Amino acid sequence: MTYAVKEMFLTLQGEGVNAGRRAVFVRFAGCNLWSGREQDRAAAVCKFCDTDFVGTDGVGGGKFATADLLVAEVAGHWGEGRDRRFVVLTGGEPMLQVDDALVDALHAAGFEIAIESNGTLPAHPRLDWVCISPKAGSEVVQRAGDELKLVWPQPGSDPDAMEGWDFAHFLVQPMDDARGAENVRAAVDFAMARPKWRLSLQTHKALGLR
Ligand SMILES: C[S@@+](CC[C@H](N)C(=O)[O-])C[C@H]1O[C@@H](n2cnc3c(N)ncnc32)[C@H](O)[C@@H]1O
Ligand SMILES: Nc1nc2[nH]cc(C(=O)O)c2c(=O)[nH]1
Ligand code: SF4
Ligand SMILES: [Mg+2]
Repeated sequence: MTYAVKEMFLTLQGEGVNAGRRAVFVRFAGCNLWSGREQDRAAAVCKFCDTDFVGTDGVGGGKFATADLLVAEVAGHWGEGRDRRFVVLTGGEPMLQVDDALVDALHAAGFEIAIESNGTLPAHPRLDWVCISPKAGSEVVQRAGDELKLVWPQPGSDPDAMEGWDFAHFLVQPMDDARGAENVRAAVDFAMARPKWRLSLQTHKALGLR
């Protein structure tokens, strides 16, 4: 299996319960809910994506012919030390590419593995941290995991139904678009009205991190 990676970088996890944790990010190319082309955005299932995941031309990106070649690059980004190694698999939609060989090779290299997924494909069973972010108009099949992160406001999504899903943490994250502070207010109001949920902010953007 050849893995197509848009970019790879060492940073702090900006979002969710693991915010602030040192992590290597692997951004896989491609998504099943949007082509990534601006001319297709309005007709896509997912219309609010803040990420360029097209191609393999980003910093640290490329095509990796084997899991071991990809993991060697991840370990290189982490640097010295085997303690608390942490990798976040994102995209694009990582579950289009994550397989047994990659999960086993990352574990063998000492990494704890987190994923950021839209939940329309089953998450790999041996991941250490599963974050699912549902998109209105898509069918979420992965209804269990560590955190559910709902981008808000999202007309057509059903938070009441999501509360019945099997997640350890429920998070609401303001949609980053032209409405800016209005969306932050809506997410704050959401968390104030629903004690099961807590606010997640995209701290990397505020801090100027990748
Ligand atoms: C770019 S996505 C990649 C992973 C996967 N495709 C997904 O959607 O979960 C990473 C995270 O960013 C969130 N996200 C994308 N666009 C956003 C935006 N405009 N504002 C806030 N969060 C956004 C997604 O919901 C997801 O939790
Ligand atoms: N620092 C940082 N944290 C993140 N958490 C989720 C991200 C993503 O795009 O999946 C992301 C990202 O792109 N950068
Ligand atoms: S599902 Fe994730 S990667 Fe795909 S378009 Fe939506 S936010 Fe972007
Ligand atoms: Mg991001």
